[in-house]
Amino acid sequence: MVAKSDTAIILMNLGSPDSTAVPDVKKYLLEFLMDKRVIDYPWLMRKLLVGGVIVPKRAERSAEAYKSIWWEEGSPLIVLTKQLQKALQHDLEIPVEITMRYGTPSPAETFDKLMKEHPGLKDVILVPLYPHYAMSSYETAAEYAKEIHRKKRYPFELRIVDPFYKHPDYIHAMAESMRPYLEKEYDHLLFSYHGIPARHLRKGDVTGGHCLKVNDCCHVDSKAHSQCYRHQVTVTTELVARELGIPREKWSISFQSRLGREEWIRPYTDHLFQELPAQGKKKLLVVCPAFVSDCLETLEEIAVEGKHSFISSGGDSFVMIPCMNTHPVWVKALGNLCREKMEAVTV
Ligand SMILES: C=CC1=C(C)c2cc3[nH]c(cc4nc(cc5[nH]c(cc1n2)c(C)c5CCC(=O)O)C(CCC(=O)O)=C4C)c(C)c3C=C
Ligand SMILES: [Fe+2]
Ligand SMILES: [Fe+2]
Repeated sequence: MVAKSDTAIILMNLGSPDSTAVPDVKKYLLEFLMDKRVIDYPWLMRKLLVGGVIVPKRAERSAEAYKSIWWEEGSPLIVLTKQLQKALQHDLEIPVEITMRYGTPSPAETFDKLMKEHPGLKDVILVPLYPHYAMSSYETAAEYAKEIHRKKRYPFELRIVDPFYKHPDYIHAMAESMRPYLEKEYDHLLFSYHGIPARHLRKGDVTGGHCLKVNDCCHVDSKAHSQCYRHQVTVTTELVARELGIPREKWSISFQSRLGREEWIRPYTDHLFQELPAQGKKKLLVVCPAFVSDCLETLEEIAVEGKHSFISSGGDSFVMIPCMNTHPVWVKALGNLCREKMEAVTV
């Protein structure tokens, strides 16, 4: 515990099931996929689709996947977010808590805990642990935290850190966490980001006429980019590749973790795992910069499933670069993001 403080930090991540038991996985998937910013269909349609089709069909397979990556202390996502919390608290010397968009601890539980331990609390800086803006990740986390804060009338001010996809400290931390893995010979580096439905990109286009409409939209300057996930991951990738001096022909971007039959943004990571060996890219490095902490989507979908698919398609070697987790350069970077926001509070 740190001394009583009038400012605190909350790290907000996605959340995981409470355990790998099928009923807990079902409960988690229901809460997650009934979020109107994730499956954005009208309520009745969403209810029928999620409760009647997706969750019953998916829960057992998801539970098996979680079992294969679960640690003794719990879900890797939660355990690693807690480790990040401790490291950041050590760096900032003010209270740092964690909260989850789905499951536990919820924003209300975290706000209550902070109020109990720090009754004079005036400012809370919330960091959604998503470098890039997407309706289904950053936006839902930020809006949900604001809604709980407003509805339960907490007396402190809640300030939310912006997506940090091009912040020099995040870029530098990504580059430093990747650098040791680039020392060994490789043919190709794949930046694999969590995907989103292509429709979400158009829906989030504040100009109404830019995303997926203008040729090479992500490279053409536009107001739409403040909420364009594909633009933001492109910028992250180009900045990291430049900092590491990786030639353009040695890297590419792809999108993983599709759900349902709708068109998602392309190219698809799972397709590339099957195609790259035939293009002579047989020694593959994969990095997942949309996740700051390792989770099901990196540890199982990429490191296990992806590796199997790549090797059985003719690949020779497959290395997944771990997420930044508690890398000291990332902890410093996150501390700086918080400090910048705290200084903005007092101006
Ligand atoms: C990087 C940010 C994320 C975006 C954007 C995102 C969009 C999105 N996700 C789903 C469906 C699922 N995602 C699942 C797991 C999962 N997703 C993220 C992050 C983003 N999702 C993380 C960090 C995780 C891992 C959670 C963990 O406990 O480790 C899952 C659950 C697992 C499974 O059954 O595969 C689903 C389902 C949609 C539909 C979507 C955008 C519309
Ligand atoms: Fe997801
Ligand atoms: Fe775009």
